[in-house]
This record gives sequence, structure tokens and C-alpha cells, in this order.
Amino acid sequence: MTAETVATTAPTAWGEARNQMYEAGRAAALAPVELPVEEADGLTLAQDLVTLTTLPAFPTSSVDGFAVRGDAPWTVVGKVLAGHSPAPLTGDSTAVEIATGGMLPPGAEGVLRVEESRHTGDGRITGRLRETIEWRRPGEEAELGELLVPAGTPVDPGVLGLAASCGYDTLRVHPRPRAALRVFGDELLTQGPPGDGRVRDALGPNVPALLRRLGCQLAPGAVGPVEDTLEAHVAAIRSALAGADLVCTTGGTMHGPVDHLHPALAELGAEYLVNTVAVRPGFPMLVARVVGDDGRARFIAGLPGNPQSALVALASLVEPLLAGLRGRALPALGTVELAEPVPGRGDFTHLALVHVDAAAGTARPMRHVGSAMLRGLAQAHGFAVIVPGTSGEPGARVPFVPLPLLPGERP
Ligand SMILES: Nc1nc2c(c(=O)[nH]1)N[C@H]1C(S)=C(S)[C@@H](COP(=O)(O)OP(=O)(O)OC[C@H]3O[C@@H](n4cnc5c(N)ncnc54)[C@H](O)[C@@H]3O)O[C@H]1N2
Ligand code: MOO
Repeated sequence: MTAETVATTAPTAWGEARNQMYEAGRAAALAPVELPVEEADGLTLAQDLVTLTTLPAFPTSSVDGFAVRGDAPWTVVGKVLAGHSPAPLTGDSTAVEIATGGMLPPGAEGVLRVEESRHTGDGRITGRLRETIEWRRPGEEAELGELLVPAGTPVDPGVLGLAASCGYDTLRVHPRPRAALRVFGDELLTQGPPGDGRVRDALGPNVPALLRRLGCQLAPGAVGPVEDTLEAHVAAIRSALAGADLVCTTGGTMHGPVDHLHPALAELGAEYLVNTVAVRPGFPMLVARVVGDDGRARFIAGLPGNPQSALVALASLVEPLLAGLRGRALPALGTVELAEPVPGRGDFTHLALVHVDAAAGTARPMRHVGSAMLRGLAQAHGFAVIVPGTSGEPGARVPFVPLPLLPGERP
């Protein structure tokens, strides 16, 4: 389907559009790179994480005390600190002082806690060993070659620590997608209060911040506003495509007198993957694909100009596309229980902004949720999904699309 031929296509069902975007992203998943472990935070594993050693790699004392051999009382014949490789303990009724994490000497039969030991009059130590063992056995956490975490797992601090602890210096990971934004609309101001027919560009500040939260790095370059001519639109998208895997545009998704997005896509030889979605708000959203001279697919996401609609398009199309590009699973939708009624939108899916009360587990629809408004969005946790042909009744459990917020951003 080329950009010229689809002005009259029927909107894609919301769930189907979401799945299509994920599959398109997965088919173009970014080629893995090998990075030092500490540089892989926030990326996605492109390899299974299997242990390069048994874990622990050697028997280690789990307490400060004495590693002993034979019966009490024991003659102390040395000391083992963490990081040292001890000589075997061979003599009967002998012991070495040992620190937590110290390698157990071969031949040791038990570890006595320092607080449970006593000195005898003749310079030896004595005490009763506990029933439970006081050292960690090799392989207790994992055997050599055991799968710890599969490919496709997001790399977080836990994975970083685990990778280092079992011997990795580098990890094979999918890199961050490079994203760019171009904002369309001659009516947009980038400074000062709106008035006299001009509105402030809300999406120039908003969309890059969301793209970062969705795991992108933002390509450098002017966001706009791009002049309302076809030539300027084509040039702006083309320059953005040169340095990005994903170009988001805002505005111009309809077919008004200065809506140049569709003709610009046609001129760039873009192929629509989704062009309009049966969702409110935001139905004119689209995603198109351009294959570069290098054979690599790049994506253009056309976000509607109405600010809330742009955010619905990000959550509906861009988020699953990015999950695929990053080599991750499609984010599963949780559910919320509606505390108040939420109207349906006939044959369209309704994405309704809600505030979630975590303690009660319920969701309350926001006020100020016109598609041109951001007031409700700035206090919402995400969108309750009211499927076509239904309305959201109090007490009903409905799917929930969270906003990509960082911990602590919506207490
Ligand atoms: N005849 C019809 N007109 C419209 C329809 C329709 O079905 N028939 N659908 C409406 C819907 S739904 C939406 S959504 C918008 C989509 O419009 P565009 O994507 O073409 O966007 P624009 O026309 O450029 O702008 C729409 C609106 O949003 C404001 N805007 C744009 N960019 C920004 C920004 N960066 N920051 C803040 N506000 C922005 C712009 O000033 C307009 O008010 O079309 C409807 N029309
Ligand atoms: O996307 Mo529009 O009204 O649905 O804002």
C-alpha cells in the first residue's frame, strides 16, 4: 500500500494495529552490539545469559569465624581472608580463622561462628558447630552453563549485577533506537503565552521526553515548527530519517489545506503500515515504513496534532513498534477496575485517561480530557481501554495502558 492509494482505507482495529506495529518492529529489530556490562543498562539482552562459572565458583564461608577439621578443641594454624586461595587443612583438630567470603580450605569440615567460639586455657579454640552449614557450596546458586535470564530480557541493575557476578565483561544487547521529532504547524509558538490565533507547541517538549522514557535516544536536529509547505515537510522528514530509526511527526495527519504529511510520505516513497485506527481520540494516527539505500527499514509515525491524540498514538502504535525494535516482548496489558462510568465510542475503541488509586485498585476517569487538552493527561496514570460496542460500567475490569512514567512521577 503506497502513500497515494489509501486516503479512503478503513481504520484498523486498535488491538490489531498494536499487534501489527509490534510485528513490524520485531522484523526490523536493531542489530545487536557488544558493550561493556556497565554500559548495557536499559538495553535489551540479545543473548541468553548463561553462567560462565558455577555460582558460587568456590566454597565460601558465609560467616566470620573458624574453618575447622576434626573434633574440638582446635589448634588455629592460619588465617583466610576474602580474596585469598588457602592451603589445605590437613591436620586433625586444626582450624584456620576465616572471614565472610573467604574460600574454604580443602579439607575443612565445618565453620564455627566467632561469637559461638571460646578460647581454651591452652591457646586453642572450642565451641559447638551448628546443624546448618555455614558456607556456600559451589553451584548452590547456579551450575556452570545454566540459563539465568533469556534473550529479550530488559537489562536492569539486577541483570547487570548478575552478569558481572557470573563472569561477563561484555553483553550482546540491542541498542537504543534513535528517534527524531518534527513538529508541523505554522500556528505554533515556541516561546511566551499563546494568543492571536497562535498556540504554544506542547509536543516539542512532550514527545521527546516520552520517547526517552520508551528507551530511545533522541537524534540531534531542529524539531521545528516546520514551515507549512510540502517541500519543507519532505526536507524535514528526509533529514530526520538520515539519523534516526524512527521519525515522529506531529500534526498534518488529516487532509486540510495545509496538511502536507500524506503527500510528503508519497514523495518519500513511504509504505503505510497503519493509516488511521478505530480509536478515540487520535484516529488519524499512522505509521509508515521507508526502506533506505542500505536496505534497512526506518519508520515514520504520524501523530495527530491535537496533543492528547498524539499521546494516544504514541501509546497505541509507537510503544509496541519500539518494543519490537528493541528486541523485547510486546508489553502485556494489565487491567483496572473502573470506579465510575466511562462512555464507549461506538465502533471505535475508547482510550480514556484515568487516575489509578493503587491502594483501592480502582481507576477514576479524569476531567479535562478533550483531545486538545493536556490538563487531565498531566495527572493521569494511563488509559482505560473501553472496547468497541461497550461502555465502561463501575466495577468492570478493563484493559489498561500505562503512561511511560518513571517511578515516583505520579505518586
Ligand atoms: N474535517 C475534519 N476535520 C478534522 C477531523 C475530521 O475527521 N474531519 N478530525 C479531527 C481529529 S480527530 C484530529 S486528531 C485532528 C488531526 O489533525 P492533524 O493531525 O491534521 O493536526 P493539525 O490540523 O495540524 O492540528 C490539530 C490541532 O492541534 C493543534 N496542534 C498541532 N500541533 C500542535 C502542537 N505541537 N502543540 C499544540 N497543539 C498543536 C493545532 O493547532 C490544531 O488545533 O483533525 C481534526 N480535524
Ligand atoms: O484524534 Mo482526534 O479528535 O480523535 O483528536
